[in-house]
Order: sequence, then C-alpha cells, then structure tokens
Amino acid sequence: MTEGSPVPFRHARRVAFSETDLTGCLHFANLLRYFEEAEQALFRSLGIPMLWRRDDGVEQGWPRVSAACDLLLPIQLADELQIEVAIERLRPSSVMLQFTVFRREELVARGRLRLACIAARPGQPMRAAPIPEDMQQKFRALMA
Ligand SMILES: CC(C)(COP(=O)(O)OP(=O)(O)OC[C@H]1O[C@@H](n2cnc3c(N)ncnc32)[C@H](O)[C@@H]1OP(=O)(O)O)[C@@H](O)C(=O)NCCC(=O)NCCSC(=O)c1cc(O)c2ccccc2c1O
Repeated sequence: MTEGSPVPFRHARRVAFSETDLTGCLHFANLLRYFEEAEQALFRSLGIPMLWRRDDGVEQGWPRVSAACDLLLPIQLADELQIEVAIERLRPSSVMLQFTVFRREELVARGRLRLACIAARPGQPMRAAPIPEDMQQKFRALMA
C-alpha cells in the first residue's frame, strides 16, 4: 500500500453449499448479498446505523440506488473469500462503495454499490438528504 492510498475494510466469507448452483459455482446473485454483508460489517465497524429516527420524528437511512458486479473467475463451494470495501466517492447525499473480492491472492470479482442518504417523514415519500457531518467524517477517514 502506498502512502496516501485508501485503507480498505476487509470482510472474510466462505462460500456455503446453499449459495452454489448445479455446477458447484457461486450463483451470481449471491455476490450482491456478499457485498451487502461486507457493507453492513463496514457500517457496524464505523458505528453508522442503517436506519435512525431523528428527534423531530423524521426517519433516515441508506437505500441502495445503484448496484453492479463483475464476475472474473468462477467462485466455488467452500472457497474462502476476502471482500475488500473502499469508499470510492463521497458526495453530499450519496456514497459509492467499491468491492474487490480475492481468493487468496487471486482477484475473482469486483463491484460497486451506491447508497443515497434519505430522510422520510411518516407517510411521506423518501427524499435525498445531506449525509450528517459526523458520518461524512467517518467515511472520509477511510479515504485518507
Ligand atoms: C433515493 C431517492 C429518494 C433519491 O431521489 P431524490 O429525487 O430525492 O434525490 P436524487 O435523485 O438527487 O438522488 C440522491 C443521490 O443519489 C444519487 N442517485 C439516485 N439515484 C441514482 C441511481 N439510480 N444511480 C446512481 N446514483 C443515483 C444521486 O446522484 C444523488 O447523489 P448526490 O450525492 O450526488 O447528489 C430515489 O432515488 C429513490 O426513491 N430510489 C429508490 C431506492 C430504492 O427503492 N432502494 C431499494 C430499497 S428501499 C431501502 O433500501 C430503504 C432503506 C432505508 O434505510 C430506508 C429508511 C427510511 C425510509 C425508507 C428506507 C428505504 O426504503
């Protein structure tokens, strides 16, 4: 790692039998579930909730607005994966997470999730809202 490059968050995952298809490979849709697991672990480690209620009763949270993945090599039953998560882009009301998946030293998959920060009054549709400053600081710390 070079000086000044982002520090990725790491999440370990072993492929379970129930996640494979007839060929014994990871069913592609499960890769997004792995990204979500790693994302949840990252948010927990930063102490950022996925859903919270402000004092004025407004609910805030992080709906995903965009998802993408590339499967580069077959991922198989019982493979032990390291999923690295980095903050690729931080904007006033959205954050882009970048995922890189390794099997030992081998790059097997990668992808992105974009989360919008929203606010919703009870009974009203959700709308984009600025990411609270304390949360922005926590994300920025990972980009340093
Ligand atoms: C999320 C939206 C309400 C945003 O629409 P809005 O018009 O208010 O704002 P913007 O269009 O400016 O978007 C804000 C922000 O996100 C970026 N963005 C939006 N869409 C995309 C996209 N398709 N691809 C890439 N980027 C996108 C946009 O560029 C802005 O970024 P900046 O920071 O650059 O300004 C609206 O998009 C919407 O309703 N989308 C549907 C989302 C959805 O249904 N997701 C899946 C399930 S819902 C969910 O997960 C969820 C989670 C919660 O934690 C909640 C908490 C409380 C209430 C509800 C929740 C909820 O439903």
